[in-house]
Amino acid sequence: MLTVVNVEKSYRTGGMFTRNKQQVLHGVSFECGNGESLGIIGESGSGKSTLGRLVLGIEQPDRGSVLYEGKPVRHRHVRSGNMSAVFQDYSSSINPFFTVEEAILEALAMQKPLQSDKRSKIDLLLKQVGLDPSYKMKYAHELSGGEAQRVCIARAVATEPKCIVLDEAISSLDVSVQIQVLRLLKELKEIYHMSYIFITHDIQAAAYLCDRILIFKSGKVVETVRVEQLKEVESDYAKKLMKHLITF
Ligand SMILES: Nc1ncnc2c1ncn2[C@@H]1O[C@H](COP(=O)(O)OP(=O)(O)OP(=O)(O)O)[C@@H](O)[C@H]1O
Repeated sequence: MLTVVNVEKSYRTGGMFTRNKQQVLHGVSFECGNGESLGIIGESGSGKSTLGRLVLGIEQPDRGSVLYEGKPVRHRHVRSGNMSAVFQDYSSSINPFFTVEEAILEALAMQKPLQSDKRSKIDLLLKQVGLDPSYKMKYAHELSGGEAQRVCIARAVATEPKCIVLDEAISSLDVSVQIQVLRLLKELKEIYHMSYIFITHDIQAAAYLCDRILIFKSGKVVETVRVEQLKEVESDYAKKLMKHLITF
């Protein structure tokens, strides 16, 4: 279980020597259960990515705590192997000098104990993300956007983490590819029993992938709602978001 308790975060504004600060997160608390898919939805600049970085332990909160199974994620050993991430910018997420195989091996190398048969693991991962094993020898510039993001997803699941933070992971893809990648994420969740923190501004995608959605505005949680109850949201802001939800 991932637990975020009363987290606050500010950034300095106007350069290193000023005392001005912009508070980005205000007392944010929530939980994400094992195997749960939690959407974090909100408008641009509301602090979603900042929250994602705190959850990953990449940055530290000014106040409050982020715990995985009761232990602070700021300790590398707590997050290592348990947490991973997929970001929006797939093109810069893969080292341009690495083949697909090397990019996935880099992630696998973090796994302890090391996989004895890493090459067959890479073939399996590529198949699971819908890529032919021959893609191993390709470089990032030889991949389409959708293929590159599939490689990033293969890398993120390589260590069989308990939780993946997906920060606008489908936003840069064409709509048809977005749907394929969402389907893929749903399938992988079944295979690996992971939880997802799915950060997005796309209510439609969140409704498809998530069990629960946390509605976020100006660095605060406005409302948390189960996907089945999305139509019953109470806040005006959430109601406005719901206008973009098309049900099939
Ligand atoms: N490292 C940083 N230093 C200074 N300010 C930052 C930093 N990271 C984020 N901010 C500021 O914090 C605010 C929230 O940014 P954040 O990227 O978390 O929002 P977001 O909801 O993810 O937005 P978007 O959907 O556009 O990606 C913004 O005003 C941004 O300028």
